[in-house]
Amino acid sequence: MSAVLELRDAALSYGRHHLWRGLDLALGAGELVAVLGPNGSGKTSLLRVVLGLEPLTGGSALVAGRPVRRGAPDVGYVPQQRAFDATSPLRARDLVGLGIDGHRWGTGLPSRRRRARVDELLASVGASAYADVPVGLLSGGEQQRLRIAQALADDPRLLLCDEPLLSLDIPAQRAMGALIDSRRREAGTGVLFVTHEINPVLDMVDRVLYLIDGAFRLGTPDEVMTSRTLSELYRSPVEVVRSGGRLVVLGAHERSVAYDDHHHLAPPALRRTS
Ligand SMILES: Nc1ncnc2c1ncn2[C@@H]1O[C@H](COP(=O)(O)OP(=O)(O)OP(=O)(O)O)[C@@H](O)[C@H]1O
Repeated sequence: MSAVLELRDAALSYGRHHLWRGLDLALGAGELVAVLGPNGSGKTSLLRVVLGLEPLTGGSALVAGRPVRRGAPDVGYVPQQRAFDATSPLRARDLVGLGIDGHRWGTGLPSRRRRARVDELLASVGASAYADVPVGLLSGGEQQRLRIAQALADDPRLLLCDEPLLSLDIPAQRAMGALIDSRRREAGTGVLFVTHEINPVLDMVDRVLYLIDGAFRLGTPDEVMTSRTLSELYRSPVEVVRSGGRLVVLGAHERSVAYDDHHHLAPPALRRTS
């Protein structure tokens, strides 16, 4: 199985602040890797590297065998959920259309084929009913469906998701998870899924990449989400309790990562919690 994303001995540091080093990850077609970790551990920065927006400070990053680069059509990106301005004149179909030609400065498909492609994408995420509604009037879940459609416009081999479930209610979270899950199963799209909360996606996670404090663990949820592994990572007692198919992590929030202006680990009282 060839990797859609391959990180080899990858490192990212800002000055003396090392987010991660020695990271080897081969993400296979159709595989979903959840990226977890406290605030500031470098989850979004990892996505920025794969998007070609941030250079690695060590090692290499390949997408579908080629070095990462900005605007690569092999990569789709679902950003964090942020509500659109209620007065935005942009309609649902306009937003999805931007995924097709937004980065090509309008020199993409002819208008009939373009319209058909937008309709197809809207249907694929169950958003046809509100294709012509201004995006600012749609619910958070409806808006997020459109962002997924936009991210899939170029038929990417790799989908990067940055907390796509944040601020969605439970039914919308389930619908979003199911959409991403069916996409990667049917089209073999590899998914890197940044999240603070593993439970809504636990059933679909193949592996977990847990980042913290310059260290990381990569493995199946059963390997990584254990009291022992997380206590090692957090360097303090953390308890993982399994209850009703859910994972409850106790004690981790007392030791979230934060750095002072000189990139030293701040004392616990000053640390942000996730
Ligand atoms: N260009 C930059 N220069 C210096 N430091 C940076 C830069 N970009 C990010 N950082 C720092 O790197 C750390 C990791 O940031 P990042 O946004 O990747 O964390 P995160 O794990 O996604 O956090 P959160 O869960 O809060 O979204 C933070 O401490 C941030 O301040």
